[in-house]
Amino acid sequence: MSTEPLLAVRGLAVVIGGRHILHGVDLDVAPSGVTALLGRNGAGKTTTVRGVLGLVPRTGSVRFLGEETVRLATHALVRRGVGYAPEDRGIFAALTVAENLRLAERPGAGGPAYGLVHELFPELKARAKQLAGTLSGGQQQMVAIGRTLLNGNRLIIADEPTKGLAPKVVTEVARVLERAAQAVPVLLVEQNLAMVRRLAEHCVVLADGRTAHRGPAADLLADPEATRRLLGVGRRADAVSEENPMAPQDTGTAATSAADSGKAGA
Ligand SMILES: Nc1ncnc2c1ncn2[C@@H]1O[C@H](COP(=O)(O)OP(=O)(O)OP(=O)(O)O)[C@@H](O)[C@H]1O
Repeated sequence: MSTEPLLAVRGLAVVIGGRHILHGVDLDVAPSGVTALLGRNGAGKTTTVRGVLGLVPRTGSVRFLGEETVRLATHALVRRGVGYAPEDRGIFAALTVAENLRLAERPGAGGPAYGLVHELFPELKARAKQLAGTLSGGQQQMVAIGRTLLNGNRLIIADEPTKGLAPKVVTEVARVLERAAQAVPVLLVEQNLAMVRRLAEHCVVLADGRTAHRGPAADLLADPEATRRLLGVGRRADAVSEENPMAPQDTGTAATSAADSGKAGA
């Protein structure tokens, strides 16, 4: 398998309304599995994702599948195989599950991959006629992630899929992403470090609009000094038991989700 990054971002800079939000973000997304994008609130994670997608004006280099895409419009990058599950999920509440999926279809060889989506998420087939607005948070995330799998995408970007969800639902979303990542590599913006520990092999940490750290996720989570310095987490972030694989998510910050979980020892 190729070891070349699927996505290679170098020197990504974003200025909005005269304010420099990103000053030079470097990140690589591995060609398989989950790469986590971490950082404290306001570090620039969502802006990085939006910069990669061309949803905000950006400079620097964004190479996808070995080709420079920084001058491409968003729709052109998406057509090259990027699926995006935004922070607010982008679900149409008044439409059914099936209609939400249908809206995401793109013309292309082979047609939409409903086989894959329904194999990974049988619940979406069972609930095809249900209005999406009546789904649980975890089920809505299935729709959001399922949509990104419909079109043979080569990369999925999921922005804080667990934000605001109850601990039980966080576990459900972890399973959803785990299944999705078996099919397509994922760039996961996440504050819940138990999610990161469970899912991610690699991580990139932002601080003040810059890349502050890159490396194996397990190494970062096992290093109390680094997690404190980079993420504001006071204790070991990787002490999550097998019986309760997901630490409870508190107020949504990295510091609370790991350190206040009661599972964080050492
Ligand atoms: N459209 C905008 N106009 C002005 N400032 C913005 C805009 N979007 C983001 N910012 C600012 O840029 C900084 C980075 O925001 P961003 O949402 O990228 O951070 P984040 O790491 O995703 O944070 P969070 O974890 O809270 O979602 C913040 O200070 C934010 O207020």
